[in-house]
Amino acid sequence: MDKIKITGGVPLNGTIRISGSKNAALPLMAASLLTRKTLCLENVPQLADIRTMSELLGLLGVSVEERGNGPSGRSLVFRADEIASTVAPYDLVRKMRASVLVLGPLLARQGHAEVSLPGGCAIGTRPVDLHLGGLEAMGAQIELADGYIQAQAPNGLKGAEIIFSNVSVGATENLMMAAALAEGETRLVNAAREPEIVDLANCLTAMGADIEGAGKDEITIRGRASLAGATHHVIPDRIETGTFVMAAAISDGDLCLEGARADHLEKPFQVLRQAGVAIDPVETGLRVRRANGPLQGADIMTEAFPGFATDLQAQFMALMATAEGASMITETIFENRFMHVPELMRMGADITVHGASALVRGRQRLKAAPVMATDLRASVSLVLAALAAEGETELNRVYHLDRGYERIEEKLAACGASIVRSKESTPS
Ligand SMILES: CC(=O)N[C@H]1[C@@H](OP(=O)(O)OP(=O)(O)OC[C@H]2O[C@@H](n3ccc(=O)[nH]c3=O)[C@H](O)[C@@H]2O)O[C@H](CO)[C@@H](O)[C@@H]1O
Ligand SMILES: C=C(OP(=O)(O)O)C(=O)O
Repeated sequence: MDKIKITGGVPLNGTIRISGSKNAALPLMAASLLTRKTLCLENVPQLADIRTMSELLGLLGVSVEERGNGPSGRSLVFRADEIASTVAPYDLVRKMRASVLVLGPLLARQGHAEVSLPGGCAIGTRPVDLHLGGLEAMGAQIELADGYIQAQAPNGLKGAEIIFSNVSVGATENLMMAAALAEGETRLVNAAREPEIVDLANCLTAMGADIEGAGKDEITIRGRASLAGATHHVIPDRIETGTFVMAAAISDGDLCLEGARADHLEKPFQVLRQAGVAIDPVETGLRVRRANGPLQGADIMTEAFPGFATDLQAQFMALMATAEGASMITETIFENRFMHVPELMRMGADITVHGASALVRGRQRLKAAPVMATDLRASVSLVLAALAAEGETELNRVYHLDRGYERIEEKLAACGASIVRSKESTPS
């Protein structure tokens, strides 16, 4: 198991290119199941989750080919002439919950699918009832047996009005893909509005789908008998962008984030500016540094887009741990997304958790400590804390980080960070 060692106190200076979005690329890859034609995705990041999704698609009969790293980033080319299997096995689904996104496309194209129930994860129980309820409203028969979702649509999927009781990114994506090949019109009400939903809708539209309203809370999809191929450029990763904005701020550095899009981060940037971070558009992306002097405490509450993203909450907590004054951080999306708190406290952070809220009292300086990554964003919050801490922090279980951050040590080291990865020696 790899470890990362970071010696803090070095301001980051330089340029970081923002990678393609993991959370946009994963559903786009699943969309390749909807057509016999070639789907080419440009700007796909090199990440463990992308490899897992490629492996799963390969098992289902999709050929996946890599086409070099051009000016449009790395391209992956998918072709699903024939679906070889409709089973998404536990071994892959347990590694990555987004595997459940093959359910809608498989069911729409093949009329049946068996997908392992993803189960909970470190951040919460994460049920899939909204995915399943929506597919049932479209005529699917679903049973849960032996840990699997067993779904049949012997007469094909039919358009329906689906009113979500909760906003769900994954359910909106799964149902939008299923509806693109269903008979008739589907209306998704109380749909997620995240930029990744819009990116998926843009790609499906390029494949010939008829979709209106993506990015709003009501999406209408008129199903087609078949979809064509397309070439699509994946949007930049807004969570990676927000993370590096906070890396510049916590280290008191000055970074240019190439290819970053401010329009996907309006709410987080509003709060970060209030906390004393200067974020300015430049020709190639965004320039980030402290506006003037120390950071100030600011309050956030996580919400579905366009609110403050839960995927940036842990990083914001690390930042606030070094700000002047207090901050109240409230997590409303996942019931167990404070796993980074005890680890940040091991580095000297002053944090008190009351239910879904954490009161952070800023400290001038954090101190290095051995810490353990528990999930993807918790891991990167510890990297941020380590960049500002006195001494050498050792971060264990960095495989979580590799799920979502492309070449993170390389990117940070190129801007001056003292960061090295080492293989953990196996005990003799
Ligand atoms: C691969 C990907 O894109 N992952 C993102 C996606 O996850 P994911 O799509 O899994 O998250 P959802 O938007 O579905 O979850 C939001 C909330 O709805 C609940 N829920 C969801 C589905 C369901 O059937 N029933 C139900 O109750 C969840 O438990 C959670 O409390 O959106 C999350 C919320 O922005 C992000 O943190 C994840 O990084
Ligand atoms: C929670 C995340 O991913 P996933 O939904 O794949 O677990 C994330 O990207 O922060």
